[in-house]
Amino acid sequence: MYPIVTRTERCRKCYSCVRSCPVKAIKVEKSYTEIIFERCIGCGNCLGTCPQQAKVIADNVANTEAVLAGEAPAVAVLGCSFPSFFHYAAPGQLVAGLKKLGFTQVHEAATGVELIAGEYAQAIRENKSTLITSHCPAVVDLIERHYPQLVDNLIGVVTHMVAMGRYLKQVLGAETKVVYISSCIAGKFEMQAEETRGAVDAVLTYKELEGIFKSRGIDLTECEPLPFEGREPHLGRVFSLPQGPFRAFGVEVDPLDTEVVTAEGEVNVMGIVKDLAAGSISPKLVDLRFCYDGCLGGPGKKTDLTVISRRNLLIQHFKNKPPYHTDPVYRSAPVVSYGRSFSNRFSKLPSPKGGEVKKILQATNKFTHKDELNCRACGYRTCREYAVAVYQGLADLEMCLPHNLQQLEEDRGRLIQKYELAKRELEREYADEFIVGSDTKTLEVLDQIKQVGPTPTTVLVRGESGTGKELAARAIHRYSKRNDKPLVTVNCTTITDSLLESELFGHKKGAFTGAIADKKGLFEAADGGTIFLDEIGDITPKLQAELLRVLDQGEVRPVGGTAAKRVDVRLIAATNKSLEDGVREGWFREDLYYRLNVFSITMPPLRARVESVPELAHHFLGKARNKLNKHIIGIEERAVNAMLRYPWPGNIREMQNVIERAAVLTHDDIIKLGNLPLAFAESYAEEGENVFDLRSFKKEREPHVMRVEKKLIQRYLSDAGGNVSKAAQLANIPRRTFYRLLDKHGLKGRAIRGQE
Ligand SMILES: Nc1ncnc2c1ncn2[C@@H]1O[C@H](COP(=O)(O)OP(=O)(O)OP(=O)(O)O)[C@@H](O)[C@H]1O
Repeated sequence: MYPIVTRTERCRKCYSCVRSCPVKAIKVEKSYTEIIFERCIGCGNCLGTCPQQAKVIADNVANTEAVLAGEAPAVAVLGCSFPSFFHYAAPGQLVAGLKKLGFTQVHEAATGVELIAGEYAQAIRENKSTLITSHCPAVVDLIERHYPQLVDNLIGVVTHMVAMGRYLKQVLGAETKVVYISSCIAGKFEMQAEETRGAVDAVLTYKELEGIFKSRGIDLTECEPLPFEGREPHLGRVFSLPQGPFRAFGVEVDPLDTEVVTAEGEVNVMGIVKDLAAGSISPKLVDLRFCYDGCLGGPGKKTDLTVISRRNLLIQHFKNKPPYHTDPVYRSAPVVSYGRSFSNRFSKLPSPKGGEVKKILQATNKFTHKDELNCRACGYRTCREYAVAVYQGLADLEMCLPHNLQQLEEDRGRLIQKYELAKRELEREYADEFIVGSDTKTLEVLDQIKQVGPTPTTVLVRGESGTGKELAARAIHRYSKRNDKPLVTVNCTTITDSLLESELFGHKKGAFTGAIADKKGLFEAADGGTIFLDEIGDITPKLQAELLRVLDQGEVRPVGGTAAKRVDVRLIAATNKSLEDGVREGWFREDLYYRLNVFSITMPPLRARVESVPELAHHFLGKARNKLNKHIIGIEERAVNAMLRYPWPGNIREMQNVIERAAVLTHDDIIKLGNLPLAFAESYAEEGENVFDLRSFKKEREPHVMRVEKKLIQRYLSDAGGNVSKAAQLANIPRRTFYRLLDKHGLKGRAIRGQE
């Protein structure tokens, strides 16, 4: 298992980890970033910088619990910096706490520092070329994985962690389990490394240990102090202090000696390692620790203490010398090997050739040097570094913020264009949806629409369901001076009561559960245009009151907000209920009723406009033909007759559906009675003679009307010289209607022209 885990669901791709990673060990996936462990050096930078805490240390708690539950004795080794973390308890109380957990012995890792001190001193004494200290596992990984040319310069000695593990297993027996506890994450990598595997069985951070104490209900401050076990360290305890290693190893260095270089912290270490690798410096001895402030600044450090406080706590511990119990087994010096070798673990990433980088830069709109902003938003220091990372598969093109912003702006432009096109298309489609029917009732309605359309008056459209109320509202808007502004239609019954108010008037963030941001309402969306509230009879009394306020004051107040916003919206409302009944029965506010009923249009039911049935039927046949792309030329007379007798409870919408269904069913090029629902054939058969009487009048009238209509059309066409648009204008009817009439009578504009 890898020591750092990505909680992919938490990652928001802010690229903080990319930015903070010193060795390009982060790969950007579609929805998260992932660590490339072959490149990772375990510095832990990505843990501290992730604002979402999507990168977390893979805890060794379960491992440790397993060690404690096992048969073998478990020994805890506390990292040299422990006094600056567990400062709230005495060292002896920490020992007692660990024993309560089940550890048989508790040692200080400072002993390990002293175990390797001799080998360090010897290596330094004997070596002639540059030596690099190897006690920081992150530095070792950095060199092994990224600067393998320096592998031979690493001092061939294990870290004090591994030294402690090997030593304890030698003294207490190989079956002994060793759990190392420190602020260092790189130790978790080191534990698994080939050359050092087996020395330590689990590596915990101080935080993980604190968590275990908590889960077991152990309060260190309540524990009776117990002594440490093993060899009591002395100078090894200063190891964690800045510049502490040489002091702890007993290696004397002269601060004026330019042949000795010590560095702490990522930037300094990276700089020196690069210089060493390039051969631009060649000191005799280089001591490196990747964390700032040495091991006191490790990723598992106590963040609520300053480095000075942490340092003082450590010095205090060094001076205080906690109680020790040293068993005689620790007095002898067992033969343990503290030597180690290092490997070249370099894994090369592909390097771009020729124009590859240029191509990637161009793909993110960088054509000249000036376009390379080096803004670092992607996490890389320069646009070129980023382009190389894209080539290497570590980054993707979507990471460039300036490019994304530009792209968004362009997309916005394109969307606006598309929106305009779609709007025009929609308008054209609805322009087509003219009100069909030449019966007197329909003509009256059309007249009313033409009169009220251009005024700012509120209109109430009444009528049974499916009589064309929305169609009338659209026509009113089209005839109004607002027809270049939006028509927003709202069906008050399709949205739940609780949501309708916020849909209409908007809401403020936090107004109710789920209101995660401010939202504009439909009244605001219709500003300057028209809002059509269908089924107005169904709104709650609370909403009626709010609507009245909007109509009276011309302003909307979002749910959960106090400030009102002015809106200029014309209201068209529709209902199939009797609002008068509502007022009488108390479910509809009287004041709102009067406010709405300024101008009312009543859409007649289809049964009251029987004369228009054939015309409507042919109109819907045309629509079905286009929709289904089926060649259907007409409707059989028996079917038309049946439609004339049918009561049409669902009105025009029902007819539209009946015709479309019939058009689907027919196998011929005409719609037959049999293609209509059964009720039509039944009513046709039942009414028999009676209907025939009614039809005989119609039958009588129809040929005359047809003749007159045909003559009229021919005259307009001839006056217009065969130009259909002009003829329609002269006839004062829409061009499409004129075309339909031409179709109906089998006429052609061209033919007329030809006759002249
Ligand atoms: N006179 C008409 N000419 C052409 N099509 C019509 C006519 N009247 C209604 N329609 C069509 O019938 C269908 C129903 O019309 P609309 O939705 O306007 O009715 P409505 O009264 O608002 O219905 P509801 O009360 O259920 O909301 C629509 O597809 C509409 O285009």
